Amino acid sequence: MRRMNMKVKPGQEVTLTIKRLGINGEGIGYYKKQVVFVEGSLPGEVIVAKIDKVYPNYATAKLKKIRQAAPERIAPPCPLYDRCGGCQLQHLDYEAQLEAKKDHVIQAFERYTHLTADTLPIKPTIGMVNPWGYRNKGQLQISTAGNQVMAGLYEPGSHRLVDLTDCMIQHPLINDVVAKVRKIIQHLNIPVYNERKRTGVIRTIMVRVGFQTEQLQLVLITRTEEIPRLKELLMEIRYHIPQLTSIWQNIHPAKSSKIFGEKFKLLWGERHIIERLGDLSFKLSPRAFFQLNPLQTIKMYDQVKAYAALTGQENVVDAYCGVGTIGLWLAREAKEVRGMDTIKEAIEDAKLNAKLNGLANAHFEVGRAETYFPRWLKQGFKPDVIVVDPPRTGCDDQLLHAIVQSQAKRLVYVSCNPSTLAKDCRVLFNAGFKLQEIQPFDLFPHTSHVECCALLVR
Ligand SMILES: C[S@@+](CC[C@H](N)C(=O)[O-])C[C@H]1O[C@@H](n2cnc3c(N)ncnc32)[C@H](O)[C@@H]1O
Repeated sequence: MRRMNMKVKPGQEVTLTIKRLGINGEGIGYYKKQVVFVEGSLPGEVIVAKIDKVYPNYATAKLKKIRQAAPERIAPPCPLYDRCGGCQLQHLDYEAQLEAKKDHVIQAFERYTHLTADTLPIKPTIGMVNPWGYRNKGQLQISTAGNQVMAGLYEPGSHRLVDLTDCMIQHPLINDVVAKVRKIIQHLNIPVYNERKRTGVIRTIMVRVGFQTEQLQLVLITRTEEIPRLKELLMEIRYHIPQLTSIWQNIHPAKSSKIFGEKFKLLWGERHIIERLGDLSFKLSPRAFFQLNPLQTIKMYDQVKAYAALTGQENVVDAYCGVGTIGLWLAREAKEVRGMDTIKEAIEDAKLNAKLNGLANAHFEVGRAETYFPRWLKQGFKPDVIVVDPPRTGCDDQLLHAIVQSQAKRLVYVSCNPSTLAKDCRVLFNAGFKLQEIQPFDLFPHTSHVECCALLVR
């Protein structure tokens, strides 16, 4: 990386005009051609910021004063917004958030491909009518302040917990379950995990809710396998939250940023909760990935279906399939669907889900997309349409290579990271694919995240 001659210094106050939003929702301004990221500032604003940290190619600064506010600036509705870090864009009007997310995708393609704002075939971001209470899953850290048990998120870059009593982007049932469980932990005096001392038991609570079914899955993530007063804990939880479908324990002894440890134990209730998307039902075990915003997911999967343009004759691949949602969404209009995912429990769920929905033409395997897809090609399987929905890191090179080698004419790329989408598209463009259309979706209102569905053809 080229080292720039940075002229700003930590502690220095600078006046900036903010030009655009960065990928994490911070405003980007230039001070004598040096890039400065300022959290909480918006495009078009003139601000005063105090330089915080200086890096070779950019600096970060704290917003001190807004000299001229953007017309799209609004008062953040959540009282904890400034501290929590779960949302990054609540100070921006919702329509402007949708515009900013589209711009974010354009920036990624301008950076990594030959396409520009004028040539990228991008549509306006599809948003929500009511962009609140959309999350079907909450993961709250448990900690104590004095004698008080708290459940919340850590302030960004710190180990200070922000106590979240009423998160505005979570389904209200999740807030209700969390509030009750923390009270019960407090009442029974169950030891709470202390990260610094590596003592205590309960570290995190995960709650997932089916929007259509209101089934509720609770996971207590613990440092030790033994939970003191477990019997009473389960009785109290079941008494105060009778609508729960299951209570799981996940044992996570390690000091790691991963949410789950290896071992799950069903403490009470059903192994799965059921969620319905459209007229399909999905069984979900606690480890399996499931899109966080079910209302927007339906719109996105319909877009995948439109892009796949199936007639009933096609072989379809659902790479990175999770519990099989996309593959099953397409199965009725396909000859055969094959999906794969590395999480064993997700594939067990996917197989159950194929049965549950009477879709005998959908098959799922545990394994890496980059291993299975080339293997299927070697075995003579001829995919017509490939759908990929990789994690934030994008598709593995081996998978991209095999996609190019296959005869598939249509590739539908679902992405939660515009940068890796654009980088993977560059590889595919060089191999003869063309981007026909890209549709951004707002799956995570008030955060800086954007999901995309892209159609590539050749
Ligand atoms: C963004 S999720 C998509 C899941 C699913 N398509 C959906 O809409 O719910 C990405 C999935 O990729 C899986 N995964 C990660 N790396 C993988 C790999 N190398 N091969 C196959 N699956 C992988 C994860 O377990 C996760 O379920």
